[in-house]
Amino acid sequence: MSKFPFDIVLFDLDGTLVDSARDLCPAVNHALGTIGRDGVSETATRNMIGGGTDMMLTRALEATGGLVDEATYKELSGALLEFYWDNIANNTVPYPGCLGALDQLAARGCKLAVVTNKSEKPARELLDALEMTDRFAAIYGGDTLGRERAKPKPDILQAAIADCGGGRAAMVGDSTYDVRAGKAANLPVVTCRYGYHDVPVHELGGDVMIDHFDELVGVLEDL
Ligand SMILES: O=C(O)COP(=O)(O)O
Ligand SMILES: [Mg+2]
Repeated sequence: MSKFPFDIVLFDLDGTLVDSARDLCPAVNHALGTIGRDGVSETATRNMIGGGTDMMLTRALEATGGLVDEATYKELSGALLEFYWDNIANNTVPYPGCLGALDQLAARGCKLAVVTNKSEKPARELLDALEMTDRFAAIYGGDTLGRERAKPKPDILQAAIADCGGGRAAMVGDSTYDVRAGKAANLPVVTCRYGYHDVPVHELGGDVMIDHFDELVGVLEDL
């Protein structure tokens, strides 16, 4: 077997490794309910994920009657996070084929890392609950280096690569935050059609798109 072309594969979390809208949507709707707003559908929520929890809440507010004053926003953000932490892995599951693909990459000697715009604490809690933490050599959240350095900045990608010992890396994600961060770090980017998109899927960019995790190893081999 010829040497695998990547030493490190970086993964976005929500909409890439795990289908977490199933638990994020009820958390958003819980927060909206505290100010008497109707909820948003899970389908609508999917397009609001990718820029971190605050971005998701802002988009949900815009979709249900408009933004609120800062004090109310803070309360809503707190209510959302508290509900989410209590229900973080009720329905969230790794996407079909995810664990098998991670196994295959590890068998090829790749180091794996998570680079998410979710805050690090809930990201780690979710990965722990799904018994996935040990698979990753590095886990960076959107707040790990400070929110201003979250994706689409390349910083958490570069930090994860350094933690993995450096080498040739690729980025796998589902939103323009991932594509822009990957490009800013000069990495090839694989996008996931099944994930959560902040723009129409054909506008995502990236180098290659997969429909299912079973395609990932082959696609990386050909990049
Ligand atoms: O929490 C979010 O909105 C996004 O998280 P992600 O970067 O793992 O997609
Ligand atoms: Mg994502």
